[in-house]
Amino acid sequence: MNTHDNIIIQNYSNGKYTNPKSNNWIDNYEPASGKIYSKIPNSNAQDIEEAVAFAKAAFTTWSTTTIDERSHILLKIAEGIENRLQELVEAESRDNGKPVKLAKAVDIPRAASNFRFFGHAITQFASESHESVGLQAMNFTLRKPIGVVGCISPWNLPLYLFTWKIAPAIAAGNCVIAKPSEVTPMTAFLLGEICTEAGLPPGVLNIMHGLGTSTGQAILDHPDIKAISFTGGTKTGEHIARTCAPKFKKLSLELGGKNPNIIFADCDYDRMLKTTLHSSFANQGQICLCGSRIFVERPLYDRFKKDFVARVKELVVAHPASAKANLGALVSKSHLEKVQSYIALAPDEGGTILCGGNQVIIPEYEEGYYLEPTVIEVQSNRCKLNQEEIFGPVVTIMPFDTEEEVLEYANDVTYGLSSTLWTKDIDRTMRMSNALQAGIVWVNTWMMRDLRTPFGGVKASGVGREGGFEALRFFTEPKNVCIKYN
Ligand SMILES: NC(=O)C1=CN([C@@H]2O[C@H](COP(=O)(O)OP(=O)(O)OC[C@H]3O[C@@H](n4cnc5c(N)ncnc54)[C@H](O)[C@@H]3O)[C@@H](O)[C@H]2O)C=CC1
Ligand SMILES: O=C(O)/C=C/C=C(\O)C(=O)O
Repeated sequence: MNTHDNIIIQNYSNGKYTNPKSNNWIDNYEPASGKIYSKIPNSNAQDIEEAVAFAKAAFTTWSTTTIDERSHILLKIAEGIENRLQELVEAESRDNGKPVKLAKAVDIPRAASNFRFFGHAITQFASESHESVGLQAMNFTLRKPIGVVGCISPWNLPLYLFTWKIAPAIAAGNCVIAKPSEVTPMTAFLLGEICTEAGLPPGVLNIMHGLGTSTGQAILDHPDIKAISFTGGTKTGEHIARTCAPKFKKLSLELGGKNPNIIFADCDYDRMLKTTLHSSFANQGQICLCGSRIFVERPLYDRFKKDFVARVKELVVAHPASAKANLGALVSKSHLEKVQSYIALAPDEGGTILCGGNQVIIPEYEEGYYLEPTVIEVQSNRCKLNQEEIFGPVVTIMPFDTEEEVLEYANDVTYGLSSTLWTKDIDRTMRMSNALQAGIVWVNTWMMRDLRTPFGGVKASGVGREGGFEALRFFTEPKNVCIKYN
């Protein structure tokens, strides 16, 4: 076996670390070196069956645990993550290929914030009452936890997105069967221990590892898992919707994006240029919110093209542990190949590669999955490069002449997750924000997150919203009580 480490990742079920019943294991690769460094369980329906039984048993107590106590435990988990910051940062970087400094600045602090945020939010969550005036009746609405829920997360922001689902689910009184991506299982594995130390009762959170087609599918199929919160690719989202609809499971789907970054000539140029570098290539472009289609108003186009390409050429692709790394490795060999296959389409699609396009070979890490940040000038918004989610360090640029024209380009995709707008014109800002088909519009900024705001997409980018009370509403079932009085 091509291994230089021997880490065994286990499931965390009923508060204990366990092996999969089938003793079936999957290799886990380190993207920076392309080598196997750990093994993870490929859990099957029997493992899920057992975890659901533990979760159901825990639900009786957890759903009636006071809000104060639940809040206290969530805040302790946040503290536990912060206490182990460096270990989690290194684990995340090694598992995913992202720069250590990115995991330290963004991923792990955000995982702690997710628990802290929902630890506080649950203390402020309230339900409504409606007085039926003139009819001598009063309605009040209870918000009950659903029971056992499933949380399935992807590999691009591993602990960040895993905890973004788990924290509101358990805050609201549910018990959880959670599956991290099989490609990045490491920090989810470490989270189990942190939860135990924080006093989370056994069975409230069960972290089950394995492939989507085995472990994930068993979660979708289990009749006692009543809701699924999923983040990942649109194709997988479609499959989840098809599987769960006939079973009447509640669904929250956060899927892909093909987000426009619309730059008007009146923008704050320096701020726009700096942020556009970031919104194009942060996390190697593997964020569903990245602005992968850049549209620039014609009077600014040539200046932007020259400056942007020059700045992209300065970005350093390096081993994730290097302090110099602006970009680390892509998450997997298959993903690298997928991204390269899009770059290869450029000539046939009338695209011109302005910079990048090549794999980067790092001495001593020749088998790692490194790719140059790539800018492609395209002639039409209808090409595949502008229509399909590439999910890597590849952006396209294209000029436009009018607001109407760019609005048409922006909306002419199947996706509708986020949009970024650069302008100082307030009327234009209002018109465009209103007309853009997206769940999130950023104006003169990108990925500025306030965890209270609704987060999610329209069209093929998903169904439902996460964040703030939206998430607590998703993870609770409203029950209206109507009382007639004399
Ligand atoms: N947040 C986002 O928008 C993300 C988008 N993607 C997009 O999706 C493409 C494919 O990436 P993948 O790693 O294949 O993502 P994926 O959508 O297949 O994986 C996300 C999660 O879903 C699970 N999963 C897969 N099949 C499942 C099934 N049948 N039942 C239940 N769970 C299942 C996976 O094990 C993983 O935990 C990427 O190239 C990218 O374009 C990928 C990750 C995140
Ligand atoms: O909640 C956030 O701040 C970011 C979420 C990002 C994704 O869902 C993604 O990239 O998949």
